[in-house]
Amino acid sequence: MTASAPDATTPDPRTPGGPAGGPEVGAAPRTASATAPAKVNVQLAVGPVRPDGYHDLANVFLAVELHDRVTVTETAAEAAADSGGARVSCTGPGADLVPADATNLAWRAVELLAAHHGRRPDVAVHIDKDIPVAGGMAGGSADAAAALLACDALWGTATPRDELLSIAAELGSDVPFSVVGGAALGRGRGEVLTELPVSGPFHWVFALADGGLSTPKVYAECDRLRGDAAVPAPEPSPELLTALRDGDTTGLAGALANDLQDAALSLRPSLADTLAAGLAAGAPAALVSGSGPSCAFLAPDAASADRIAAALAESGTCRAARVTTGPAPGARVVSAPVRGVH
Ligand SMILES: C[C@](O)(CO)[C@H](O)COP(=O)(O)OP(=O)(O)OC[C@H]1O[C@@H](n2ccc(N)nc2=O)[C@H](O)[C@@H]1O
Ligand SMILES: Nc1ncnc2c1ncn2[C@@H]1O[C@H](COP(=O)(O)OP(=O)(O)OP(=O)(O)O)[C@@H](O)[C@H]1O
Repeated sequence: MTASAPDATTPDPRTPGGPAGGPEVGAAPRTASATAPAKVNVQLAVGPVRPDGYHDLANVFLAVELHDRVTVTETAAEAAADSGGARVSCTGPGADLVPADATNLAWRAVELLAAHHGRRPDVAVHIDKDIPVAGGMAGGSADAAAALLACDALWGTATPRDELLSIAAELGSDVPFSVVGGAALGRGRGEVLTELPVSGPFHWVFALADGGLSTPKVYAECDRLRGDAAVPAPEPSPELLTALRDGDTTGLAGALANDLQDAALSLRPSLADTLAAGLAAGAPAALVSGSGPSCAFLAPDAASADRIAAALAESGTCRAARVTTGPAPGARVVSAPVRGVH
């Protein structure tokens, strides 16, 4: 599927020698690509709502080996102005759900990094999507992280890591983790990261749902369900951190926790059937991934993960099931122009 197909006036960023539109007539447009991973929140402890509308978290992120790839290609300044600045195309599952305009998180990343360096955001952005859209797996955040790294490589701006991470935090609470990857504890609204020691691999099955869930609506439902009840300060579970460090699947299975799960189930009751189907298929633990609606199942090994995925796919309780592992590295540049060569 294509959200915004490249046309005669839009250079196809997947084709460096494609239609003219680059900064030098006759030269192939310069291009760079980066990938970034999906995440599962192995613990998501949600504190009370803050005055700014966010919630303080103890958010234990684990990156998994599902990736989006973002390619940025230099365009002529006039071409970017003609299209209102935003030049985003997307292919892959759910591409039709990804905005092709200036609200796309990858485009916002391009604009913020360009402004940070006092330059124009004269690039076209192409997203190869593999992370489920609006699935609670930080797909948009991954695209933003990959776009930051790809533009930094294309422009040769060598942005220091701390500056990249603070731009990432401006884009969204999950974006810094998409840059960092591995495993990390997110405090504050999730953007203040401490990297965590992690072994592995941990084997996961993700049950993907039709349609997304809106993150703000899930947080609001969590508040509604809590009513006036006192909410403790969110803290990471020592048992969970030990299990992550030791690569202990049984320990991790016993400690998985998501304070948004009841809210996601309240908004999408059918997810209870999905969770039950994975547990019945032998998964030692199941939880809603982040704000949902994807559901995550731990498996003891790769063969069990395949069996659980097959059972989920046959259960009729999800759109599809994907097998993967974590941890995975954070966003990284996978192709970049050789500096000084046009
Ligand atoms: C559910 C998670 O994916 C778990 O990692 C994140 O907390 C959400 O991160 P995100 O999608 O990057 O979210 P943001 O773009 O920063 O915020 C979107 C909306 O989610 C709610 N939000 C988000 C993070 C947070 N700590 N508290 C919140 O209440 C707010 O309504 C906010 O307006
Ligand atoms: N590059 C992008 N990819 C996907 N969605 C995007 C992107 N940019 C903006 N969006 C918007 O963000 C919404 C959430 O999509 P996304 O895939 O990031 O959800 P998510 O995985 O549930 O996020 P999170 O786990 O961080 O809460 C989409 O419905 C879409 O409208």
